[in-house]
Amino acid sequence: MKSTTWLIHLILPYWRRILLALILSALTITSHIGLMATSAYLLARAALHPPVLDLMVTIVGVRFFGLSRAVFRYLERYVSHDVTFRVLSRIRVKFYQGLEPLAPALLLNFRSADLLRRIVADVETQQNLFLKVLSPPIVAVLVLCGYGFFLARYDMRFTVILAASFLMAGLVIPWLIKSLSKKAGHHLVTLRAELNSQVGDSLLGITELAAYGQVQSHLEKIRNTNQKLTNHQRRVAWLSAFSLALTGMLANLSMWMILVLGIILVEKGKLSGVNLGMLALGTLSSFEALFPLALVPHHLEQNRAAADRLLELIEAEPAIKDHEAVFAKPQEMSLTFHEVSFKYGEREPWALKQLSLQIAEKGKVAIVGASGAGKTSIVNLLLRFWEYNEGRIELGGHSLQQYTQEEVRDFVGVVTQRTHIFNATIRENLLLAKPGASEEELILASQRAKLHDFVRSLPKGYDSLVGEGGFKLSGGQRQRLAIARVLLKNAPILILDEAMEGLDPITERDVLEEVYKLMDGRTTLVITHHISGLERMDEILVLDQGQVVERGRHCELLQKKGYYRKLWDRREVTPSNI
Ligand SMILES: Nc1ncnc2c1ncn2[C@@H]1O[C@H](COP(=O)(O)OP(=O)(O)OP(=O)(O)O)[C@@H](O)[C@H]1O
Repeated sequence: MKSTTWLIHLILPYWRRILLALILSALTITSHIGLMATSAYLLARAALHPPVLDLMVTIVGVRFFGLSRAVFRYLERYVSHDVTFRVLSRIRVKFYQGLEPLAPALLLNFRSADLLRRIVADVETQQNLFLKVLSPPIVAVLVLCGYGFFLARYDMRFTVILAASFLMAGLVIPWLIKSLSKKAGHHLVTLRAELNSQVGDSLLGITELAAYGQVQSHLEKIRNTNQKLTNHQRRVAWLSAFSLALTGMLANLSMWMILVLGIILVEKGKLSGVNLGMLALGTLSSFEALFPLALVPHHLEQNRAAADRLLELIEAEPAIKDHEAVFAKPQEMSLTFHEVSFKYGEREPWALKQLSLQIAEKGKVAIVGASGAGKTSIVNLLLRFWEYNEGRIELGGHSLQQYTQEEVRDFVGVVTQRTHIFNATIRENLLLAKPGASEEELILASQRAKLHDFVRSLPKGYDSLVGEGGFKLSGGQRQRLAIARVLLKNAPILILDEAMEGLDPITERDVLEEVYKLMDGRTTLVITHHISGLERMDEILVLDQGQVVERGRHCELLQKKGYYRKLWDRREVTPSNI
């Protein structure tokens, strides 16, 4: 019910266009009825050999309805599709506006193929909303009123037959089809979503599936879902054919009843014989308004199931909300954590426990620790992707919660090992950081990130495509591109989250030099597994299970002979720490 109200709210602003589309649709069917009725009348009159002039008006009527039917049909399709696409674009915008605040905290709970299905197919399903759900019943009522009124001029019983047939075709047949469909519309939406997720997962994990010999069992799962989907689709196709046959039968039956009643009235002298064909064929053609009605409940069910899936995301409470009143910009770029505790969910364990740290403006702090210690959680809090549970985080002396999410992210440049490279050109990937950057700025940032020479060696230079996830670039080139992006953004706070991870020692040494330059003059937080190069840090925090277990400068920590010392003793010898 909630989804239906939501959908109605979305289409209400277009009520004028909708009204026009409905009128045009009713006029199209009226023209069809008019064409058949005047043609039948013309034939019946012509059979009596009247003077040609007596037939002129009817001939003009046949021509008029023949032409008007085509014109009205064209206009009706134009307007109704225009409304439909406007509604679709409104749904897309609403959906994206609802989706954006959920990233990344809540979106992690959804499979990417499922999200894609919602964004594309569930939105597309809504194109049936006006065309196949709302419009047919209203048009049927308009035609019933108009044509019923016309029939009543000859005899009220014609109208009763028409109304009874319309009720059968508009209520009884759709009800029958709905009970036979066994919620096929709902199943179609959920099974299509399931199939999408399974295929998406298989494509993403094809290498793992092949390596572990699981391709066949995965294919079997996909086949099963596909089979279920095919069964439901077959059922819907069968129901569609069955409903057409039933409505067709009813149309012929109504025509026959009108004819029988007409013949009786002619015999009694209450109706002229020339009107018989007109009334019978007019009734038959009025059923054009009724054929789409049988599947209205099926389409409504599909629309509601798809809308429910959209609403599930749109109505989800974002993990973080901006405060109404926000502060002015900070005077300086220091960062402070006061006894911050954080967990990802009510039932999750603490990811950070009473963490305190301070980075003065332009200061450099590193956080080291084993996997799962909580290092990335600190970045998630700083970027306001998640809200902390206890304590206080300050940026420039003000609570982080007093800045909007967008503002905080404007102050921060991040380089991670997972920096996403878009399937676009190098230029487009760089401009992401500063959309209005000039060519000189791009080149300067690339030169500083040691990327420029490589880009120049490519036939298309900055306009070269880098492939999905930047697969045409090496790990080092990807990191340099990420660094160039941060240089372009020129944010006063820098976060390096495992920025060197996955690089070979030679590339690491080259990139590290650039990274050190990048740190100059910025408040920097370095997060790393590797302790090489941390001698330059103002403070190093060793994190274990969300808690700080050691802290101090490099030399102090080495003397403590604790966890840091152990890491130092076990460190691999790489060119950067020779
Ligand atoms: N989205 C999430 N939902 C629930 N728990 C999470 C989520 N992300 C991380 N965690 C948990 O929080 C804890 C800290 O994770 P975090 O990613 O901060 O560790 P990390 O030190 O950065 O690890 P790594 O070095 O492997 O990246 C871990 O126990 C992890 O399982």
